Amino acid sequence: MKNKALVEALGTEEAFEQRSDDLVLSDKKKKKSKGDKESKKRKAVEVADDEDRSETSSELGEPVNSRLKSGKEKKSSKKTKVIESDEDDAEKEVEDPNAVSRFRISEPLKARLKEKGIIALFPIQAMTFDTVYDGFDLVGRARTGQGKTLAFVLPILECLINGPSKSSRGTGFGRSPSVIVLLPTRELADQVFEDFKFYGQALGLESCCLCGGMLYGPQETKLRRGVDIVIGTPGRVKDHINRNNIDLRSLKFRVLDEADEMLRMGFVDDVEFILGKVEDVNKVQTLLFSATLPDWVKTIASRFLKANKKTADLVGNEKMKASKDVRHIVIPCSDSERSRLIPDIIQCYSSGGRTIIFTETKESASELAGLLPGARALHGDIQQSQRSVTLSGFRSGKFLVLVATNVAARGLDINDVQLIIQCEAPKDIEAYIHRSGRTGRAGNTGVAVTLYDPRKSGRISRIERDSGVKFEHLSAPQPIDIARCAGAGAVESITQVSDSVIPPFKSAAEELVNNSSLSAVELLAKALAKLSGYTEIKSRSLLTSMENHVTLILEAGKPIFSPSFAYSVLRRFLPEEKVESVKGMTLTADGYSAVFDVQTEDLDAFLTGQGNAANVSLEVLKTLPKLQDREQSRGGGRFGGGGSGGRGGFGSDRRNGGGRFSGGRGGGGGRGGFSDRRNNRFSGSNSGGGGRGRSFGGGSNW
Ligand SMILES: Nc1ncnc2c1ncn2[C@@H]1O[C@H](COP(=O)(O)OP(=O)(O)OP(=O)(O)O)[C@@H](O)[C@H]1O
Repeated sequence: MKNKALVEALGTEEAFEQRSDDLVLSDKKKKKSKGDKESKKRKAVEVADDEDRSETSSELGEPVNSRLKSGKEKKSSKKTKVIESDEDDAEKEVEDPNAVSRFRISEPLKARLKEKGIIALFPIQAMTFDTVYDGFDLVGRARTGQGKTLAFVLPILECLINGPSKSSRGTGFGRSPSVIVLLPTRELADQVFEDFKFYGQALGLESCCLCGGMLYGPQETKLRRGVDIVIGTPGRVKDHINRNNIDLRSLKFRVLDEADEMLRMGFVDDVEFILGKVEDVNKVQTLLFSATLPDWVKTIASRFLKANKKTADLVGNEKMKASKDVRHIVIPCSDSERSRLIPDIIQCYSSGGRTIIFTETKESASELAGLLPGARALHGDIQQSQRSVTLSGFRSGKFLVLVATNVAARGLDINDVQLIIQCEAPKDIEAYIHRSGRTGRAGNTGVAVTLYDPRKSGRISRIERDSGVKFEHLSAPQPIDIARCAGAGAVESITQVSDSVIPPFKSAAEELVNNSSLSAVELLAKALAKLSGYTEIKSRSLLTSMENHVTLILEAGKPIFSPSFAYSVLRRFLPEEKVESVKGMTLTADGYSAVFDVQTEDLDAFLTGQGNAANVSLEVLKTLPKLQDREQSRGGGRFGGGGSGGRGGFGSDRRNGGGRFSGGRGGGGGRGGFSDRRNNRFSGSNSGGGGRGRSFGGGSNW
């Protein structure tokens, strides 16, 4: 019963029976004659009777694996195609239980799929194709990037042309639509429209996109001429219905994609209005898809979908709800440092591909886009025509960094998005799942970095708990690491410079070498640094990621119960203005230490000062220990060993040795070790970030 979770989808609804003999065809089966048996064999999904649901459910997990496999196989098969013959390909396809050829997909559509490099259906598509084709209402859920769009596009198109809807659908000039697809955002509607257009054209089916922010005229003209498929956002579709531009009497399918978001965005009345326009619901199939289906969507589904609806749930009760193909990372960072840190994160994690940065507000999206060279903003206050230009520029690679609000969180499928950065942890789990799901799509991998204010680390723990994501807790990339990356790039660019430049520059180079105390290699290193835009390297703290700040760990020979206790310990040996300059005071998860940032120029004052207080140890940190989150600090049992637990990435050997309470003076190991630990730090000017209040004591340091 390993896949029982899949049939526990959305409460009491029927689940799918996915017979192993349909997915993994034996040789014997392959030899079976065509006709009924063949048609049955091709079905990847069959409807389970109530009685045998529990017995058949054990097969339901298989498609997830086979889907991922097919995604990866897709890529490798693309590469090998160059040397393989068509016959080899055909043989390979026949062996794949989800091969396109095993489904009731007609030749023109197959050809289009092949053009896109699609030779096998992904599991969600394989699970739902026959169910949709055979006339059932459906709730479909699969993780982000797993091909939910084609899970409804393909069977709907086939149904209209060759299936049960063929005879009764509207045809000819001025025909009314057979399909209506509703989506929460204009960008998403446009994307799904492109799919319907591309695949539908092969079958002579006409699609149109009805989104707000666009002129009514061209949309009306298209509707008057007649279309088969209408894709749009609820508000604009409702407007057209009210203007009598759309007649829903011939409707065969209605699809709610990203249903939960549409309803969450307040489109519920519009959606109900549109769905309610269908006179005979028995003649219409309703399909509802999303990567996340919060409980309350079940209620909506039972209102809009027929009682015998089916559910295909590839997430089910599995703990991990977000994409498994994404590396999920969290990095602490103060608000003020974000725009300085983000370019470094891009340099480290984007692998030269596209990056989408999510902000919580439209203003911060515009502001951040203005601060990052070459980045563009996308949010709801930008005119639709500009939004389209921006998105197509990003898709085509004209620029590689998009700063967006949640308007880009759902459904957008953009090639080569390698990195997602979330400027803060979103409040709701669904937002995290969808945002991080803009990378790691169709079997590819990606990275999702979430920046967080350590004071709000409770959100991080909650996302971990509720979405099943196991975050890698990392510190900000250090400038020295970034510089190393940049150096490698500079070497690469030097190799591309023609030798013809040597003669005119040679005498200057000789003069430089002869007149300098540095070696030729050191001078070349400086030249590479300059080429990469570096004239100095500033340090960056581990805790707030602030430039020219260092992170210290304080111990007092006994548990540190609160930030205010930590401040009182500092007051024992430091003047008030130094204590006030501390940033990001946070307790460690073990309850014995506090960590905070100080300006690099104040470091000596802190380290020598500790000698004046008994049982106090202060050291520079190289790796951030596990910190208490806010919930932990607030709740009882602060030091009960609970907490969010098990964070990876924090070295336990945070202090590089040295007794925790060694005489309280940080003598010997403490100070002696310091210069070693500091060896990555470079002096530089003050970043000017001081002067804010304490993080816990009121005011904000972040
Ligand atoms: N059978 C397939 N083989 C190979 N690639 C596919 C297949 N089906 C879909 N894809 C590709 O996978 C990508 C993701 O598909 P899609 O956008 O439908 O995912 P999704 O599940 O709707 O994701 P989200 O939940 O984020 O909206 C698309 O680029 C699509 O072209």
